[in-house]
Formats: sequence, C-alpha cells, structure tokens
Amino acid sequence: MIKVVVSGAQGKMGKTVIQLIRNYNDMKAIAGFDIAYNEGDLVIYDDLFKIPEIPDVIIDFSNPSAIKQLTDYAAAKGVALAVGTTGLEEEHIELLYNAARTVPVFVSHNMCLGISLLLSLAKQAAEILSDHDIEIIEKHHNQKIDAPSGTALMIANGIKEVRKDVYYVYNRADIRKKRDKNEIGIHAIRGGNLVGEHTVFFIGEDETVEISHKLTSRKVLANGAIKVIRFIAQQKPGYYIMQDLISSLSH
Ligand SMILES: NC(=O)C1=CN([C@@H]2O[C@H](COP(=O)(O)OP(=O)(O)OC[C@H]3O[C@@H](n4cnc5c(N)ncnc54)[C@H](OP(=O)(O)O)[C@@H]3O)[C@@H](O)[C@H]2O)C=CC1
Ligand SMILES: O=C(O)C1=N[C@H](C(=O)O)C[C@H](O)C1
Repeated sequence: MIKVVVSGAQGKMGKTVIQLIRNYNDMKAIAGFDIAYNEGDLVIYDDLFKIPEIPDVIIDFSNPSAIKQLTDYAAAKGVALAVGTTGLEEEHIELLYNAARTVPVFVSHNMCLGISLLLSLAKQAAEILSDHDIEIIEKHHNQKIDAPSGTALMIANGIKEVRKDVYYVYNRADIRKKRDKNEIGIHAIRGGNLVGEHTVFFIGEDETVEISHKLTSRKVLANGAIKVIRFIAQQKPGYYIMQDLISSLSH
C-alpha cells in the first residue's frame, strides 16, 4: 500500500487526485497539505512536519511557494516527491535537484500521456519542417496564475532540443519588426473553465501543420498522477521526468 500525501489538497487538481486515489486499493491518501481553508473528510495540514504518519509519496499540485517546504520535508523524512506545480523559477528547480540527491523526485508540468505524444510529434515536425515558423497557443481557465503554461514551455524546450537556435517571444505588443525565423511565439488565452489546450503551429509557405491536445476534464491529468505515484514510489533517489515513466511502461 502506497501512503500518499496530496499537496494542494484543497485545490482543483488536489481534490481530483484525492477523489481518484479512493478508486484504487494499492494506494491511500493519508493526509493533505494546503494553506487554504480546511474542508472535506481528509485531514489537511498547513505544515507537512505536523503530519503524524510518514508517507511514501507526496504528490504536489499547489504553488511554487510550497517547493521549499516540500523539498525540505521530503529530504528530511526520505519521502518520494512528485511535483506537477507550474510557474517554477530557477531557485525551485535547484531545490528539486538538490532533494533528488537523496530521494526520488519527479517533475512534470503535464501529467497526461497525450501531451508526451504531442511533444514527441512536435519535435519530429520541427526537424522535418525545418524552415517553418513555429507558434504555440495555450488556453486555460480564468483561475490560472501562471502564463505561459508549464506545458507550453515544456513543448518549446523540447523543440529547442532539435532547433537549437530558437528563442521565445511571449508578447509581440511592443515589437516593431518582422518576425524572426528563429522565434517561437508563445501565447496564452485565459477564460471560463477551460481545463487545458495546447496547439503547436508549423507555418510555412501555403501550408500550416497544427498539432493539438485538448482536455475536457482534469480526470485525465489525475489518471496520469496515479501512474506517477506508482512509478516514483518504486524509484531510487534521482530526478525523473515523464519520459522515464513512459520508458518504464514499455519494459
Ligand atoms: N502537471 C500537471 O499535470 C498539472 C499541473 N497543474 C498545476 O498545479 C498547480 C495547482 O493547480 P490548481 O489545482 O488548478 O490550482 P488551485 O489554485 O485550484 O489549487 C492550488 C492549491 O494549493 C494551495 N497553495 C497555495 N500556496 C501553497 C503553499 N505554499 N503550500 C501549500 N498549499 C498552497 C492553494 O491555496 P490558496 O487557494 O489559498 O492559494 C490551493 O488550495 C498549478 O501550478 C497548475 O499549473 C495543474 C493541473 C495539472
Ligand atoms: O493550471 C492548470 O490548470 C494546468 N496547468 C498545467 C500547465 O501549466 O501546463 C497543465 C495543465 O494544462 C493544466
């Protein structure tokens, strides 16, 4: 039985994950971690160190400000940590890499497998359509704090691995020149209760290729989180990404 603490337990993703964990008998949510008002039947703590039982895994969908406590706690107690929170800065990534020296740490800005497929198709398209202009549009609900989305940045970073000279342009409002060949334009749309949509455009002469992924429910992301919990619970200390999980599924 994998004992799980859900971080961001009062949030949209945290609640969805807690609900889904109840469907499985190989894992149990033993507590939540959140700074928000405490509601529901799972006990939610505002300080990880107050949780009486030590979990096997913490799954996190909260806020970058939680990363310090999450990594301190995971390293101190020898607990595996899986982070889905986006909007991370360099300092947070550094904390996660440091923790990964002593405990298993998994980081993915998108936990659904469909986005991994989009990423791999986008990298392939960037190689084949090497003279096409690349633009990314992401759409999310009006409660999202960070922009562009972690997934949009992850896609752009993946494309940069095959087109090393690209750079990112987030807002053309103040630009007074023609589009540069090496730009990846990244654009964020916010509205209503959109769960998450990402489209990568490869635009050439008289031709546009679009690769899209659209979510209509958080259940898909929470299903991915369940796979991540099972995966990270079995790993040695180290820093893991979605590709590691996918490779483990094919073995
Ligand atoms: N990797 C993935 O697949 C996915 C990632 N995400 C990311 O997960 C994060 C959460 O998303 P979502 O559930 O929609 O957001 P919500 O705002 O609905 O939930 C976040 C929760 O975390 C709480 N919180 C804020 N700061 C802290 C802290 N320092 N310590 C503990 N809890 C804290 C919030 O409290 P309060 O409301 O009081 O601020 C809130 O209850 C975002 O970064 C989002 O981009 C979301 C979906 C999928
Ligand atoms: O905030 C969200 O909701 C989501 N955030 C992630 C991101 O920033 O990429 C993943 C997903 O699209 C939902």
